Amino acid sequence: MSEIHRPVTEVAAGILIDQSGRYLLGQRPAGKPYAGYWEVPGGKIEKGETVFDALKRELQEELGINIQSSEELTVLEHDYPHAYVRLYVSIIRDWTGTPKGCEGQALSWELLGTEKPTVEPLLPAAWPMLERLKAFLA
Ligand SMILES: Nc1nc2c([nH]c(=O)n2[C@H]2C[C@H](O)[C@@H](COP(=O)(O)OP(=O)(O)OP(=O)(O)O)O2)c(=O)[nH]1
Repeated sequence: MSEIHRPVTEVAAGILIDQSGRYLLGQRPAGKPYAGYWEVPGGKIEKGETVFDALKRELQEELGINIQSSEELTVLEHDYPHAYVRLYVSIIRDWTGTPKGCEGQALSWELLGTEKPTVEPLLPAAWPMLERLKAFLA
């Protein structure tokens, strides 16, 4: 069967940027594909949701915050052995609450403008997101 017919998993990812110029990474909890890898918070878009709806729901569930708005950064695709994913990446600067690892996941605030994050490994598709972020903020 041709690769072209693989179903596409649509995912919303949100890069939180705080007032001191840092962005947030979370570690994938045990039980998920790529457990232990670091990623930009987010998750699968459910049927009938917009990208923003999905982001709002996922960041509420994962981090316990309420986002007010988001800016679209880019759309990326990645072909994993477990899924073909299309990632809608947004930047979020406005939220209420303090991000916590609500699913038991570790969090790491990383300085913008550094060569690479202080934590590893990152999900393969998180690298191009960070490259786009760098270019966007430059
Ligand atoms: N959230 C997030 N997902 C990413 C990133 N990079 C990347 O390839 N992905 C992929 C991994 C997964 O295949 C998919 C996200 O699905 P998920 O398993 O985290 O989503 P979910 O929380 O809705 O999952 P589920 O437990 O409900 O099935 O996107 C990233 O930086 N952030």
